[in-house]
Amino acid sequence: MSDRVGARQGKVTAGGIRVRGLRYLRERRRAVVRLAGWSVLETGQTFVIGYAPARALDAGFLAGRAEVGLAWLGVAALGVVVGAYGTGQVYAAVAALVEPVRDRLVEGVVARGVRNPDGGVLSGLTQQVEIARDTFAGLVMVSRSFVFTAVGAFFGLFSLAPLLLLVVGPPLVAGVALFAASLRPLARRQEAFLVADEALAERLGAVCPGLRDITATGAEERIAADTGELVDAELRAARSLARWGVLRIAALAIGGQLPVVLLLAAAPWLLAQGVTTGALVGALAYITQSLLPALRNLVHGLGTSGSRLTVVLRRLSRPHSPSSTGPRPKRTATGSHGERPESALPELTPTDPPTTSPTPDDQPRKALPTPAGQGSHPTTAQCQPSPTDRLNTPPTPADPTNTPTDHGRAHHAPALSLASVTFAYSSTATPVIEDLDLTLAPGSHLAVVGPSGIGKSTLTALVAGMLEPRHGTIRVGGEAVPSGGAARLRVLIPQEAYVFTGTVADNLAHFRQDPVPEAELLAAADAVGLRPLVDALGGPGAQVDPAALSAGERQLIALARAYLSYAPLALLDEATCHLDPQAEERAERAFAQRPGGTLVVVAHRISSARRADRVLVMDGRGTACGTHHELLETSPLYRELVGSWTPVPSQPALPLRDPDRVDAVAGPGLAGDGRHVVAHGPVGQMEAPGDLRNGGTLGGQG
Ligand SMILES: Nc1ncnc2c1ncn2[C@@H]1O[C@H](COP(=O)(O)OP(=O)(O)OP(=O)(O)O)[C@@H](O)[C@H]1O
Repeated sequence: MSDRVGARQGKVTAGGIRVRGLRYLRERRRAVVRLAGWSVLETGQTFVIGYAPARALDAGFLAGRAEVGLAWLGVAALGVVVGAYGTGQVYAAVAALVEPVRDRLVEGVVARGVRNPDGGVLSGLTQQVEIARDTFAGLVMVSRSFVFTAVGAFFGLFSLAPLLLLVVGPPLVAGVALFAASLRPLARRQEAFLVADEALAERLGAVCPGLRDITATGAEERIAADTGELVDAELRAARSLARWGVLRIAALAIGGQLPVVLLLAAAPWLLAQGVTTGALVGALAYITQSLLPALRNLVHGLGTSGSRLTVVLRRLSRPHSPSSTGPRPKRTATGSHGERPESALPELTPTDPPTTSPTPDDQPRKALPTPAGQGSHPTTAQCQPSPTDRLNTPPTPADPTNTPTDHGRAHHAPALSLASVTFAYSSTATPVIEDLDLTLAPGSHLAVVGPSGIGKSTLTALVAGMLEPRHGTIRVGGEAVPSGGAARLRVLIPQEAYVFTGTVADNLAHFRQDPVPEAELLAAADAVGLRPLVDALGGPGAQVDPAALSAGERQLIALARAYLSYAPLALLDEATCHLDPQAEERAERAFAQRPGGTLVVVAHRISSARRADRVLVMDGRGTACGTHHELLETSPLYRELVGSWTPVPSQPALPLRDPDRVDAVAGPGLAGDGRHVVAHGPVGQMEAPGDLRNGGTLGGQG
């Protein structure tokens, strides 16, 4: 069936499937006959279910012949046993009918998979083959069962008293007719619902991995609007389906439950016409034990599975497209260096300059709150600008307000201000950040340090608008966070850099809607230390293969991209952890020197903290802010961190090639124990085994 189905790609209709289904059954006449043969037992069982109790009453118990009554009940029990055997044989016969469908579908799918070797597509399609097989088997079972049960029951009713057919027959026929009439419109609505549901699932599959990016780029409203349309469409489809679903319930009530009412209401009349009590009980048994369950199965089975089968077969016979295989969003690369999931990311408009660095599409690091109790580091700090902070000083260069390199935007608001900010990952969790005040003047450079898990990344996520504080306010350049306005003013560069397939220029200019001159691209590359890689790749027009780049090279690309953005506030959340100290210094200095640019760095090396104007030492309630020297005097934790950052000469066996990068979390006793060694290599090369990324640095690794 499916090979021919495949030939008519895209033209599979419910009618077409029915025609081909009938042809398929004709081709398998023997299997159909065998199935019908075994189903006759079901007819016999149904017949006995009503007839035997009727005779047990009339000829047995009511006639004072208990042994006859018991004998008829024995017949009924035997009927059930024989019927059960028949049902077992029916399953085998159904398999003979259904499995060839599956085999043909699989053949078609595998053939397509070989031509287009995408494992995900193949597995998606084979999954749908299984659905098609199961659904088809279910359909055969319920329709077959209804037909044979109805025949058995009608035959039994007729045998007991033909008058019973007058009472039971019309409502049953009316119910079945109503169901049959509703089948087609219902199937259409069912299909519309499935399509809407899949469209939404596909959309969410694309959007969810990019949530961090979406928040970071301030595109929530647009994505919410787009996705909201699909939600509304699904809602409309669901409502329409529900309305038509009422008909199904009505069919069931008319065909299956009305006969019971009519039978009871007509009992006096039937008895007056000579119908026996036993016959009435038998008729009740036919309705409640056989007809009603069979009709219910038919209504639910055919109503749901029929349209489901149509959709799946249509899907299987459609020309290959990733979206046709289920909720897997289109993604052309994997891992942290994956390509951008196109549909998940907003296209940013020139009036809404993009400002942030996307995060890895498949690593929503700490994106979702986890159960209460985690993150129990209350943070209380007052970190106001020092007299040396350039609060209210105009950005440099002179009046850059409307230039593409306007990182200062000449407003007089602090670059960043947090007022009494408290945040916890759930309503019952202890706050990670508590009552934090922090103000940074434009142009300042802050390093954030603290033990692993203290809340450094949480702080950057709050500033980036990816998390919302429980209390307090956050403003970037005077604009409240989260808001579209604030989103334009900050760029977050996370630890796992994000590079997509495209040219170097595409990657670097990703946050700019205006054309970026090549000279500006190269200047940015020069500034952050990316230029050798750009040259090695073949210039700005060269294609980038994210998988071929090292983690450090990807970080450099992300840094240059952020450097080129218009956002005055740059948040580097361990964004240089894959670079060697020299490369890190160069990149950080570049950001610190952006005209009017403000820099917040989650530091993982002492050198990084020393370069900053001020350091925020996160330490729960003991959080402190000051210059490096001030904190050495006043903060025991900072002294401890600095101490643990310093190599311990008594451990010479494994030289610390990156002496200021040691595990602060391990504590002074473990500092410099030789486990925390980073091997220098070319910029962007991965550290040697035993590096700090897993052992935890002062910044931790998030
Ligand atoms: N999504 C989350 N749900 C619940 N708790 C979280 C979540 N993300 C982080 N936390 C918890 O919040 C606390 C602060 O985490 P955060 O990542 O901000 O610390 P950090 O200082 O950046 O750590 P590191 O240096 O290791 O990256 C930790 O206790 C962490 O377990």
